[in-house]
Amino acid sequence: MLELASLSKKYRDGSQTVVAVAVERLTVKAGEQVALTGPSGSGKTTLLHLISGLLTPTSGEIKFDNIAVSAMPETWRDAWRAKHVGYVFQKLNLLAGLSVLDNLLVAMSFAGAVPKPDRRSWGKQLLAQVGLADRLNSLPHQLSTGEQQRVAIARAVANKPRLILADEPTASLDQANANKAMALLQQLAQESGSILLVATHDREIMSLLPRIIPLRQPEGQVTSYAADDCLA
Ligand SMILES: Nc1ncnc2c1ncn2[C@@H]1O[C@H](COP(=O)(O)OP(=O)(O)OP(=O)(O)O)[C@@H](O)[C@H]1O
Repeated sequence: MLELASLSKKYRDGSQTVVAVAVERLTVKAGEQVALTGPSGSGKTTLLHLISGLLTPTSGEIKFDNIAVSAMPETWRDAWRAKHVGYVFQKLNLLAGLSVLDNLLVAMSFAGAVPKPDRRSWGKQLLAQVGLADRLNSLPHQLSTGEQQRVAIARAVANKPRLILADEPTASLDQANANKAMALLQQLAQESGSILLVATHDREIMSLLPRIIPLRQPEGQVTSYAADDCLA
């Protein structure tokens, strides 16, 4: 179970403070599949970064299965993330010098969730599921943006994570491939009882997810430099 309480993230931008996220309380149960929606700038990416432990909150707490992720030292958070979180980044973040299959194998080697002898065949299986069986040895730049997005999706689920976070995972895909990618994310999340959180603007994608959480732009998002620490 994922639990957020009194969570805020503020950024300093020159002489201003930007309240990127302000969530009073949010609970997502194991196995839930959720769309995180909201206008550009409403904090979707920042919230996913906070939940994954890539960012730390300005205030409040994030707990996953009763472990306070937000309170962990950075090295613990990195290890926790490698083991439990699959992340489809908005900017994909594929390793440019490695082949498609090696991108998955490296992710698997960090987490150790899949036994070593099984990794290559599991990676190939996932890449086949996203329609890339014939591109295993290509480098990311040799693929189209949509194909790279499918690699990022396969990589995110390679460790069978308990928490799958996907930031606009179908943004570069046509409808057929978007549906395929979502089917893979949803199927793997369901098989492993994982939470799936998908940040999206796409109504078709929202309609595939049983729960929708709208994020509003925090009130008074841009405040003066001297703003106090109250949540918006
Ligand atoms: N490093 C930063 N420094 C200052 N402000 C930031 C920083 N990162 C994000 N913000 C601000 O925080 C707010 C939330 O940004 P975020 O990227 O989380 O929104 P989003 O909902 O994911 O947007 P989009 O749908 O356009 O991707 C925005 O107002 C943004 O300008």
